[in-house]
Amino acid sequence: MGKVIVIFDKLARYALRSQRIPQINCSLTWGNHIKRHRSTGLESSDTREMLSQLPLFASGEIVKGFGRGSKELGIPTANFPLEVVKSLPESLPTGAYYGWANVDNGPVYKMVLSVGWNPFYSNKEKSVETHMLHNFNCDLYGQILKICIVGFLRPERSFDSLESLIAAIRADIEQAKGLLDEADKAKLKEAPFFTEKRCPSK
Ligand SMILES: Cc1cc2nc3c(=O)[nH]c(=O)nc-3n(C[C@H](O)[C@H](O)[C@H](O)COP(=O)(O)O)c2cc1C
Ligand SMILES: Nc1ncnc2c1ncn2[C@@H]1O[C@H](COP(=O)(O)OP(=O)(O)O)[C@@H](O)[C@H]1O
Repeated sequence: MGKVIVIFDKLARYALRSQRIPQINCSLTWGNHIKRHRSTGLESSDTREMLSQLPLFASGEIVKGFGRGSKELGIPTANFPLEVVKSLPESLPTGAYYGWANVDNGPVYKMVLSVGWNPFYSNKEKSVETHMLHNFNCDLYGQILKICIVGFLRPERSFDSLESLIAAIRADIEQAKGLLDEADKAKLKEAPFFTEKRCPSK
């Protein structure tokens, strides 16, 4: 098993280096992340298997959501269109994640990500929403968001109040900041994926 992981790891790194990633909404496994998710408390072996396959790369145009992120939460989240949401593995657990993101091949920023139905708002459609830890001072609709999902923080849940939801996301952000400074996660910021000019899925 160890050998298989190492070989897969090498192939994934080679594909990234030579920029021969077959499509942009793709996932790649880097074997050294394989043991990281024991503490999530998520029981299913499918779930653990899925999380062990992070990091996962995805990209797509930024589209409009419900407009609550900025107005109600003070935490804007850039939404992917439904086809990108559907292109992600179905077994990817719903919840809060952390990782790296950039817009139109610009600078790469730390990010937190929500995957799911936002039970606090009882959304009918699954969404994948990225909050970048950067002050853009403008909207980004129509631009291409690229993300690297590095790790899982917690399952999604409902809350008693808006304040509790905001506090939970703020805590996610603080946790993400620290985790992304760790050397093995920080190096993913340099993935060639973020600077590729061509969009292979088009
Ligand atoms: C890191 C992170 C964690 C989140 N966790 C939850 C959650 O546990 N439950 C929930 O209902 N919504 C959660 N949200 C989603 C917010 O409810 C969502 O961003 C908000 O509804 C804004 O949606 P909009 O982009 O459509 O305006 C989370 C968002 C982020 C960025
Ligand atoms: N730091 C940021 N992270 C994510 N989106 C941002 C950020 N700063 C500005 N934006 C913009 O704000 C939008 C998200 O705001 P939000 O109120 O959640 O609207 P929507 O519900 O349409 O996604 C993004 O689509 C993007 O255009």
